[in-house]
Amino acid sequence: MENKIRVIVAGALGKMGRETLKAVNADKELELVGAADVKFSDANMKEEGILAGLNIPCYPDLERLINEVKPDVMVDFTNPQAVFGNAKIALQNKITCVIGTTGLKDIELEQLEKLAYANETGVAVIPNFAIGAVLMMKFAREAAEYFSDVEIIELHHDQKMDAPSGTAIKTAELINERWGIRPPRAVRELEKIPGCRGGNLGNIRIHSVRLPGLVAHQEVIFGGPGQSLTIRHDSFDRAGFMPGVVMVIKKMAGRKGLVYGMENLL
Ligand SMILES: NC(=O)C1=CN([C@@H]2O[C@H](COP(=O)(O)OP(=O)(O)OC[C@H]3O[C@@H](n4cnc5c(N)ncnc54)[C@H](OP(=O)(O)O)[C@@H]3O)[C@@H](O)[C@H]2O)C=CC1
Ligand SMILES: O=C(O)C1=N[C@H](C(=O)O)C[C@H](O)C1
Repeated sequence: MENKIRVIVAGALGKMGRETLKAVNADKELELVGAADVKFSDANMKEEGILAGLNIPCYPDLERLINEVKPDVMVDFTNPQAVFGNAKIALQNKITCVIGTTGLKDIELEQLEKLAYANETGVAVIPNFAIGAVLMMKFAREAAEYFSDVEIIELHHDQKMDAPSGTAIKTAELINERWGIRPPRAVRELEKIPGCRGGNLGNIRIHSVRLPGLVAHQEVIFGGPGQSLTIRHDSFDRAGFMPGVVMVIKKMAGRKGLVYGMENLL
């Protein structure tokens, strides 16, 4: 097929990066043209690329990769420290960014949006590519119309760097879009162990659990007089994120500016 979308993956040797390489490779409308990961050191780049089953340029340096392969899209699954710098490099080179990495600050999101417009390109920041998670957030927003109290528990594998998860932040933001920011609870709480009531985002409590054996899970618990409603999503395998990743890559073609959340592309 002609005019395939040329894709590179940053963070290619990580858990999500490896899944993304497979998913992009398997899609007829996409062409995997390069991979970046700090683990591809220049000296043993070739061996590591072959080990990862790749027959494409694999560099530790994103800018060098971009200059060589001139991709249309960069997918980023790196870490909260690396993602902003990577996205800046890509946008300045007029490359569409599909960002799965969580932990971007609000100010960084604003800067990426400006940079995207300035370079007439698009950036998608997607806290969760799993359709079930997007539905969980949508249902939570709907439930917020009928309940006025909620807490969020997110549970992840023990390698996760950022807390709370990007999904929990987005969920709280969507609920607060419906509610508006409300005053804190009237009850004067005595928190005998600091932090045990969780984090506070716009007066919604978020609790982060990190344990080996977990992948990515979240419960949104609404409470009302005499009842509660729990909306839960579980990711058991990272393959579950891939239909979303592929769909977002395709839908971002030709878009300009920032898309924050996959619900805006469905
Ligand atoms: N939006 C979504 O649906 C999902 C988002 N995520 C998010 O994606 C991100 C990645 O997750 P995961 O794959 O589990 O993490 P991993 O730690 O497994 O993978 C990250 C990879 O990126 C590499 N890396 C670090 N810095 C750079 C850089 N500057 N350039 C290129 N590569 C770099 C890391 O190398 P090294 O280990 O040597 O640092 C590592 O190989 C996280 O922020 C996570 O929260 C995860 C799942 C789903
Ligand atoms: O780090 C992960 O694993 C995940 N991160 C994303 C988040 O922070 O919400 C998405 C998913 O929960 C997996």
